Amino acid sequence: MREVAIVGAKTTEFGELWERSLRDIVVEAGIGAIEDAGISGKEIDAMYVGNMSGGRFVEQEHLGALIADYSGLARGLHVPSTRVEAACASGGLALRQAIQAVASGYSNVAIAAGAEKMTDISSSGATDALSAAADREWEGIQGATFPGIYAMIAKLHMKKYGTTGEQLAAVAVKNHENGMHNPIAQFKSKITIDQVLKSIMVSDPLHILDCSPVSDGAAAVVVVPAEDALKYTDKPIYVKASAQASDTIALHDRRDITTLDATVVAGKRAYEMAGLTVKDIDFVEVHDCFTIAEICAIEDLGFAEKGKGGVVSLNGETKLGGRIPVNPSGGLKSCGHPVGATGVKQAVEAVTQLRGDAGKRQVDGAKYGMTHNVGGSGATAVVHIFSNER
Ligand SMILES: CC(=O)SCCNC(=O)CCNC(=O)[C@H](O)C(C)(C)COP(=O)(O)OP(=O)(O)OC[C@H]1O[C@@H](n2cnc3c(N)ncnc32)[C@H](O)[C@@H]1OP(=O)(O)O
Repeated sequence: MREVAIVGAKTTEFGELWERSLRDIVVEAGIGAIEDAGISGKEIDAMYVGNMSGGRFVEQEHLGALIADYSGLARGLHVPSTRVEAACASGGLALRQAIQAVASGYSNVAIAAGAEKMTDISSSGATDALSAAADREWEGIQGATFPGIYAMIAKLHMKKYGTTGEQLAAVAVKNHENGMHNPIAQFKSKITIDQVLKSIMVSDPLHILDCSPVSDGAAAVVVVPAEDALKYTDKPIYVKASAQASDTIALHDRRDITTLDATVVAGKRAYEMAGLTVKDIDFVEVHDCFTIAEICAIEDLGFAEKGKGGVVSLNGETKLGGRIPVNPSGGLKSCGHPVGATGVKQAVEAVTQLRGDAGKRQVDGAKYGMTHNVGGSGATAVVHIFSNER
């Protein structure tokens, strides 16, 4: 296997992008990443497009071909382009496919893109489309939505470990604080713990401000062999680990719903592959689709003792400048969560941080960054570790 690096990265803004279509936003992100890398389209020999549900959100399937066509990589060039689907982890998995293609020698310049256009259908339509990421027979058809599923996780976490609503709210407050400094974020507003606790209840104990929103957006990165990276940029970001794990899709089959075993295993595989420990990581972008998800993620990846994720969130250890900055981008909560795009957007944030280009949300002196992308309630987890040193 060859070492791999990212040499170009770009996201569109995230939010309600009603004036742009799905194809518009992927092409915008893809061209942006290509320009950032300073490569020509002719050099690209593979593309992977993470997308959860183009069919249900905008009635468009066959995404790989569509995006190759509209980005100019199909006509004349005939670049192979593949759609990758793993629910909300589709983007992270598309990136992993691009990394594997380049690492194995099958490809020399691969693009990993992620995109979702979720606001073109009604809110209830979006909720129903998202619930297809759960077990349709045992959960979706029974009426379980993702806010409902994560609310069950939160309830048990509160019962077992004494986690409080205030601790959950602290996650949202911190992510909104970070997102205020991120130009692509959907919500750039400051919020308080009191506002979170008084916001409308979606699924007890999760208020609307504990939830990631429904969003549109796209992101893309360019992946090349590490040995070629300096040809394209003087700030390549090296991929130190790419790991994935699966678990039962339905929550009721899990050993303990307050721990996402797929995250634990993907995290262990990533640390092992990179030859690093949790202490080496300078910042982490975790999958905070709901505030409880960030609390579980930092425990499952080793940044907090089991049961103490809420405590470290409330006492400020996960803030910028704290012991371990979590979601310096603003996370899914503040940036938005266009599901297929999120995993690639997390990588774009890691690249931006490790290049030292994150402005007011910069993690000073960052050398190693981790990203963590989850599909469903934890049936798929994808963890990457990046560094600005080879
Ligand atoms: C593994 C995984 O990733 S699973 C996660 C997959 N994603 C999800 O499940 C999405 C979860 N979120 C949601 O379903 C929705 O955002 C909900 C249910 C929380 C809210 O949806 P709705 O009730 O339809 O809200 P609606 O779109 O009407 O918005 C009402 C207002 O609240 C705001 N708003 C909506 N959602 C959020 C949010 N999550 N955070 C902050 N503000 C929000 C809107 O901007 C709007 O503000 P405005 O009146 O000033 O324009």
